[in-house]
Amino acid sequence: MSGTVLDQIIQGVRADLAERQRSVSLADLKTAVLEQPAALNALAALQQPGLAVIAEVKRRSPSKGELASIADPAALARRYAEGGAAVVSVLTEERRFSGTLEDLDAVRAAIDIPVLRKDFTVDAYQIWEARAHGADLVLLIVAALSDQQLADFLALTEELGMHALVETHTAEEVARALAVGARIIGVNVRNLKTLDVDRDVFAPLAAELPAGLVVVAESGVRDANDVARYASEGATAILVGEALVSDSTPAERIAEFRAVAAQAN
Ligand SMILES: O=P(O)(O)OC[C@@H](O)[C@@H](O)c1c[nH]c2ccccc12
Repeated sequence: MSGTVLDQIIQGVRADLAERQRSVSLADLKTAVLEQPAALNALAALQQPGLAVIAEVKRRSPSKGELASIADPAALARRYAEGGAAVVSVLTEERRFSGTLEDLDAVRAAIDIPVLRKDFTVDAYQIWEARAHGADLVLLIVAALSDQQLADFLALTEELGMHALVETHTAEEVARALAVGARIIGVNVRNLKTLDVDRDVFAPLAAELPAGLVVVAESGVRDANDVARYASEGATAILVGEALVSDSTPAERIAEFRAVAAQAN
């Protein structure tokens, strides 16, 4: 296999997508979308006072391997909601992250706060699919998309009543996210081309973001110290996977993260 890690992941995502497109037509997805209740307002949930926590259902990752087996994603999502998460993120990528659309269905049915469908969006079909499975928020990774795709996918997401978490890692990507009018901007401190985590990436990029946007610090939150740091550097939200799935009391951990951020500001 050639290319960056991100290129390799996307090759697999496209192959799996082609298979789903053969079994469920876009027309069927559109019918399913009509049968869904309206999306919840994830932007408003992320703008509530205090640090917003996006708590992730994540079984494994290409960088760390197996993180947690998560036999019951619905039960985990309920604990996240009890702890005060603003949004629950569900990874649906199968090959590298062992996630599924069934996980998304189970989480959607279990909680009444907004749900993020976390995947590598490379085709409009996946946005229809996210809404058909009850998602309120989708991930758009700037590094994986052209400017035209980014604008088109953001427009479709909003037409379907959802919001997009637009993920960046460089100043150039932040500029591209702002240019299409993203209102929820993530700075992933993990470089998806190499999988290296560098927490120093966050502060200078967050400093470039105009006030009023939701600024999500993504990846690498190990403990309350990391949360306090991101909050003091301008994060209005954090996205946490590994530290929560590997904790025996995730609700308490989320409450702790929110409390420490309140002190840091
Ligand atoms: O497990 P962590 O280090 O808390 O990271 C969570 C989240 O940021 C990470 O899962 C993530 C951020 N962007 C992504 C894009 C695709 C897949 C996964 C991700």
